[in-house]
Parts: sequence; C-alpha cells; structure tokens
Amino acid sequence: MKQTDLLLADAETAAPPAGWLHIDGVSKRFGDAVVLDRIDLPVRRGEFLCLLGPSGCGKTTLLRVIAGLEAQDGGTVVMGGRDIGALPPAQRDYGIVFQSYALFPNLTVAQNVAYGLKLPRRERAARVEQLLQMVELDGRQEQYPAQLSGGQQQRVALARAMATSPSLLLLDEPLSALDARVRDSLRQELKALQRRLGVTAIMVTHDQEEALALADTIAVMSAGRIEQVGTPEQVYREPASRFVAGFIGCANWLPVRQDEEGVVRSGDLSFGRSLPTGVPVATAFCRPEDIRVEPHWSAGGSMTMAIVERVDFLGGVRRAVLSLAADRDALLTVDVSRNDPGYPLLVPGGRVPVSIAPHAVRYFIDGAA
Ligand SMILES: Nc1ncnc2c1ncn2[C@@H]1O[C@H](COP(=O)(O)OP(=O)(O)OP(=O)(O)O)[C@@H](O)[C@H]1O
Repeated sequence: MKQTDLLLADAETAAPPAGWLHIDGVSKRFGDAVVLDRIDLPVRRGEFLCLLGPSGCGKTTLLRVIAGLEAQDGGTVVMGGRDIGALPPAQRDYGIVFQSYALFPNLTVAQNVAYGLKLPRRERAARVEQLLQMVELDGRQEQYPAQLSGGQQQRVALARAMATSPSLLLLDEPLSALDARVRDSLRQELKALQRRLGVTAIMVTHDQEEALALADTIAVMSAGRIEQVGTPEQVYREPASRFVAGFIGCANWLPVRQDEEGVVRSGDLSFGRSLPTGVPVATAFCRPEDIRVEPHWSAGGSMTMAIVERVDFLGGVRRAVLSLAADRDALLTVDVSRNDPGYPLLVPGGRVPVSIAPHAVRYFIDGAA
C-alpha cells in the first residue's frame, strides 16, 4: 500500500492472527522483474485462505514458492514450526490441485488417486475407495479421465491431492476451467470438504466472488505485494486501500470537502463523520447497496437529486447508474432491491432523490493511488 493511500476512517483492519504457516519476507525476481516483494503472511491452522488479485500480481508464484516448485530469493516459509523454505516439494507435506486437472490420461481414476500412495496393495485399494467416496465418485474406479466431466476430473485431482492426508492443500485456480453451474456446486463441496477434514487450504484465484464465498481469510495482492489481509467482510466493507476497494465489488467515489462548521459534504449530501484536522478534502467511498433511492424528496435530509442514466436487471436487484443533477459527470452505481420504495422509480431519464447511509461511508485522502 502506498503511504498516501491512507484510509482516514476506521483504518484498522483485523490484526493478523497468529500463524501456523508463516511466510516471512518472501521475495522473488524473474530477471529484473520483482514478482514478490517481501511478502509476510501468517496462515492459521485449518483456515481457508484465498490469494486474490489481478493477473500477473504474483499469486501463483507465491503458491509455487510455498510448494517448493519455485525457490524464493529471500525470506522464509515455516510450517508447523518447521522451516520448509529449502526443502524439496516431496518433503513439505502438502497436496496440490491445478487449474488443468493434471491427471494421467492413461491411468484409471483409481490409479490416478493411488499415484504416490506408498501402501501395501490392499490398504491402498481401501484408501482409494475411501478417497473416492469423499469426493462422491465411488464406482468410477475403473474409468479413465477422458470418460469424466471437467468437474469429475477435478474431484479426482482433489482426491489425489488429499491421498496422503497432507496438512496443507494448495489450490491453483482449481475451479476456473469449469462452467458456472459446476463451479458453484464444486465450490460449496470444496469448502465443506475442507471443513470436514480440517485441512489448511490456500487457494489462488482472480475471481473475487469465489474468494468472498469460499475464504475465511482473503489476502488481496497487487504487483507483488499484499494490500490487505482480512475476512471477506473486512476486505469488502473496510478496504484498506483504493486498490482493494476497486478490485473487490463495485465502488462509488465522491469528492468531499469539510465546511467551516465541520460538516463533510459532497454537493447537497452531508456525511456524519468528520475528516481529521488539517485535511479539508478527501474522497468518500461506499458500495452500491449503501445508496438509497428515496421515494420522496425531503428538504433538510441529506439528499441530492440524481438522474437515472442506465438500469440493469441483475435478478435480485436493479443496478442503476445515476448522475448527480448538480454534476452530471459524478456517477453513482446503486443496487435497489424489489422491496425498496425506490425500485419502481428507476426508469432511464427519470430524476430521483438519493441519500447515502452515513456510516457506510469511508474516506480516503486525495492524491492516493
Ligand atoms: N518462470 C517465469 N519466468 C519469468 N517470468 C515469470 C515466470 N513465472 C511467472 N512470471 C511472471 O511473474 C509475474 C507473476 O506471475 P504469476 O503467475 O505469479 O501471476 P498471477 O497473479 O498468478 O497471475 P495469473 O492469474 O495470470 O496466473 C508475471 O508477470 C509473470 O509473467
């Protein structure tokens, strides 16, 4: 996070919990490019952590460093008190699932799952059966990967990753090759399985919805650095930087100024919170659901008039883009549900009064990234 990109209100995010897996000061360069820049990340035992960020921010490289598939240039990786940072992958006690299922096409499902299991034959067969039951693929032992759907192949990959009961499960975009419906159901199953087994999971994804739905903790990355570590609610509601606010969900930004009476305003809108001493201007941030389309104008309330520019039907809500009547360049995105009084007023070209839930607003200092 840049120094200037300082949150003015409620700047605190949850203090990182004591870790079981400690990633401390991990750096990685490829040629001249710094891909990981002194990453610190504690991961609790049993936690489901998502590494979330845009393409190229270093998520996969960090996962590969934890796996020992890539050697870090600096920093340490300590798991359960054991420094694993220089150990070969086989000695690190993890299972891994990749985006491309990475199954052996010439081996059956059972052989794929058993690969790497060093057990006597009978025990191995029993373990494979147990693992296939776990991913609800019992009865498919003798089939080949090409006979399975993408979702089924990924379940086999998951069973194989868990075959040796590792303490850590590493997942590199495991759901992104699947179609939306399969992805959603496998997402829920993955979470339920991780909970049931109590295995610590680290998953790379660029899909914010997936991270919000699955993770106990999200580490948001940008350009080789960690921008914020927090629960899904924290990173969504209390983003620590403009980058996080803009990357996760939809963000509204309004310039604000504190007047002589100490009231923070943006046009006709006034906000409950004041700015710190010596900071007369800032940018207010809120989410689409924090803006209310009011059924009636009321003088004296903190309302402003807006013009409905566009309305999209998103199923549960109407998402509208509004421009402020006082400044047509200032756009707000609002989500209005069917039961809200403002719902029928959302007609393109219409004028509507809007207000913003004062405590939902957060301020960022202007000039930030
Ligand atoms: N083996 C490599 N040699 C050179 N550059 C690499 C190598 N692996 C990754 N990079 C570069 O490092 C940067 C980070 O890559 P990485 O795969 O970790 O990003 P990512 O956040 O996982 O992105 P994506 O979601 O697109 O996979 C990228 O600019 C990438 O081109």
